[in-house]
Amino acid sequence: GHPWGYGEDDGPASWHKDYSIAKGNRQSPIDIVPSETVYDDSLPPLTVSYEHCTSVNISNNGCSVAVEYDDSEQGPVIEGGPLEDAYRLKQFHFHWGHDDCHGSEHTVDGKTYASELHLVHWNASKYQTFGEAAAAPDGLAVLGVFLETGEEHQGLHKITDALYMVKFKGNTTDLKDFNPKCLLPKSPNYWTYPGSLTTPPLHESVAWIIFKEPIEVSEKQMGKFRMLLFSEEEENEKCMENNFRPPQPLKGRKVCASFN
Ligand SMILES: CC[C@H](CNC(=O)c1ccc(S(N)(=O)=O)cc1)c1ccc2[nH]ccc2c1
Ligand SMILES: [Zn+2]
Repeated sequence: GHPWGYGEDDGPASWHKDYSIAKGNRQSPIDIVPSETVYDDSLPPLTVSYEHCTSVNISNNGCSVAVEYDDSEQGPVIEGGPLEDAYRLKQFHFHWGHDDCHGSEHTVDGKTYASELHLVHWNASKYQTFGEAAAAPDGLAVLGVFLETGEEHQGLHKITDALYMVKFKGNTTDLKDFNPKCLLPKSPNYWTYPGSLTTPPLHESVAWIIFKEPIEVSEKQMGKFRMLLFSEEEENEKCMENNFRPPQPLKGRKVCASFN
């Protein structure tokens, strides 16, 4: 049938009709309430090893814009923190709004950010493929980074300057050797909790690791995301914006903080 989207009729409020897990016990995103998080001094530091980074392409998949990595052999991995195994980078993508005052998926004490970057990793120590890992409770780890408008972000230019090449759903263009380490904030402080994919199929397979410190990007850079389209060439144009799911019930989950 008609696939899911972010519109009036196919948006987050109706996803449960095709994906009953939408009303599950570990859904994402959530509102992070810092005063209710638990400082876990036993949380080891998160190690991000993005040295060998072979990005392959950037593509418009009809719900976001994603930069894919060649995850066939050893590559960029994260480990430590709440993770038992090493998780391999598969892709990163963004969620954003119609304007700079909302667009993030996670919120902090109800505060929304202009955008949220998701770096998607899968447990290649335990599973053979991303699809298999994506359906397993310990299969994925996603790093979340908030974007707020301010100074231009020098590292993001390579991405925003390529967006005009992937304006339509289904467009893909080469993007080689982009190292996403430059998109991480300075501070290592993060919150972590067990959650899900924030888009259908909404699998409850994600260890979420959300950095507390946002990165700054310029309004001009944010504006380039908003010239992307949900629609294919020859279809009537639908602006790609507000591609975020609102916060979901915490259902008793504990949110841990790596900092006091
Ligand atoms: C299993 C789902 C996967 C497509 N979806 C994702 O990869 C994905 C990744 C991250 C996030 S977020 N916003 O939470 O970071 C949301 C969705 C996926 C992968 C392979 C597939 N083959 C056919 C269908 C299909 C779907
Ligand atoms: Zn996402």
